[in-house]
Amino acid sequence: MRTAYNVETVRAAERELMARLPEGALMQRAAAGLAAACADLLGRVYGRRVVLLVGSGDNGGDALYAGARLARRGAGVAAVLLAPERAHPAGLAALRRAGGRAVGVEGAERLIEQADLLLDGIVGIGGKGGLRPDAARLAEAAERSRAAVVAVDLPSGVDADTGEVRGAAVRADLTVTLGTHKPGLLIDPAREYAGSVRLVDIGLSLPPQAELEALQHADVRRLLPVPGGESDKYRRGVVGIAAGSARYPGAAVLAVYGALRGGAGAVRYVGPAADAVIARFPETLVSDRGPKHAGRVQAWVVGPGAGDDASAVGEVLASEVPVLVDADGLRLADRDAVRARTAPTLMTPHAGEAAALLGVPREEVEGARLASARELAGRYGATVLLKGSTTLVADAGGGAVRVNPTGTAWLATAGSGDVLSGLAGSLLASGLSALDAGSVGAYLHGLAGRFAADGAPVGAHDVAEAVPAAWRDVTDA
Ligand SMILES: NC(=O)C1=CN([C@@H]2O[C@H](COP(=O)(O)OP(=O)(O)OC[C@H]3O[C@@H](n4cnc5c(N)ncnc54)[C@H](O)[C@@H]3O)[C@@H](O)[C@H]2O)[C@@H](O)CC1
Ligand SMILES: [K+]
Repeated sequence: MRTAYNVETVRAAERELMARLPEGALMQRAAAGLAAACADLLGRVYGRRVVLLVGSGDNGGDALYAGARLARRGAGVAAVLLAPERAHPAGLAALRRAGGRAVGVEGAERLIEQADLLLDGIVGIGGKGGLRPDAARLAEAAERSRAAVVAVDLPSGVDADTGEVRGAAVRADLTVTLGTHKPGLLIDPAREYAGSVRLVDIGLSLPPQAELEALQHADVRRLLPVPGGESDKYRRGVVGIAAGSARYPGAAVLAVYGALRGGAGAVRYVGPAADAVIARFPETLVSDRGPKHAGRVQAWVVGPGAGDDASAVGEVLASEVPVLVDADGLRLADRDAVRARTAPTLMTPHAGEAAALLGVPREEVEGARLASARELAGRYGATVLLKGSTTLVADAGGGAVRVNPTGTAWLATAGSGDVLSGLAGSLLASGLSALDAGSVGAYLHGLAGRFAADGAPVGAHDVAEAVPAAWRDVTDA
């Protein structure tokens, strides 16, 4: 499991560790890790032009000490100081002793343009609000430069805790994050600014509960349902799909497709698209009598392509099994009915649907995804899976939010959400908690999207088709 902690927790862990170590020891650990990452990126250090962008806090101090290490290995190192009188004094002295030089912001453009590598130490976890104008100018110059850009701890200008980006921010090729990942490095829009992320262990002891968790193959492998010798189709779980309409029969087909590949022993379909479903998937159990009379299921999926069928949504919400609500179902679900449920509810909105439920503009949800997912989960007393390039899954009771690391932009294709609903619903029926079903479903779906796309456009049915390959990739690893 990859974990991320917010700034307050990082600060507390740092204080505790610094009290036990000689002064400056932590910064030296950080600088050593940074210099090693820069050296790896450069291949050869000797003779390379390295420019440090240095703010007045410890983030700048890290950059100066790392620069000193690179200078000792023969790089030509120049530090651009945003506030020369407030730059980390010991770091600056170390850089000078190693043969590096320091300049002010005037004339920085040319240096930045000619650099092989830029080390962004403008601001780290001490950043407040958008970058100040002189810092923003450096970030923009860095973006124009052909140099590789390495961010110290975080790309300057992104919010460490929320992933929000207000105004200019440094776009890094690599972010060397210190002690732990920060939530912003894993959530869009900030994640896109971070490039690849390398964690340097500086010895922090962090509490068991993180702010954010990202599942890895090994975690997913542990969570995936595996049929035992005693299993039959009912023990493996039956998932009910109440989806599709005369207008949108395809949504039903795709949700069933996802469900058939999600581990449940059988898929029951209820709704007006039964003919289309049976024609494509003869193994589906179909019924036209509405969810209440459809027979036993261990979980329901309701909503994809449902049009205005509020009664199916109401019947499903009144059931006592776990329920996944998606698409039209989100609009039709009565909030009190969701709150009154005793079995788990998993809601799966994209940003537009979440914005409608929260009564805010879509951009507000996209800019503050973590807060939006938590808020929605709290309001509905449900688990919320907020879809997007970094899908988040938040439980109502707080706890760590899961962020999905496998997403790909190719998944932004019509019907892809219907496949995810079926897949996650199937995992719910197999007995996973709403948080696990949502995050494991998103993980497999993202991986399947990558496999199916392989760098080219795909349709939603290709994604469903690739789910078994994703499953095998996880279990064989
Ligand atoms: N505390 C520790 O033990 C360690 C801290 N480390 C480094 O220290 C950093 C945190 O250092 P600080 O607490 O000094 O804070 P930062 O260096 O992240 O930021 C504070 C400085 O940035 C300026 N600033 C804040 N918002 C700004 C904005 N919007 N635009 C431009 N400038 C802005 C402030 O005026 C202040 O000078 C970490 O990110 C990490 O890089 C590492 O050395 C590891 C150990
Ligand atoms: K930085």
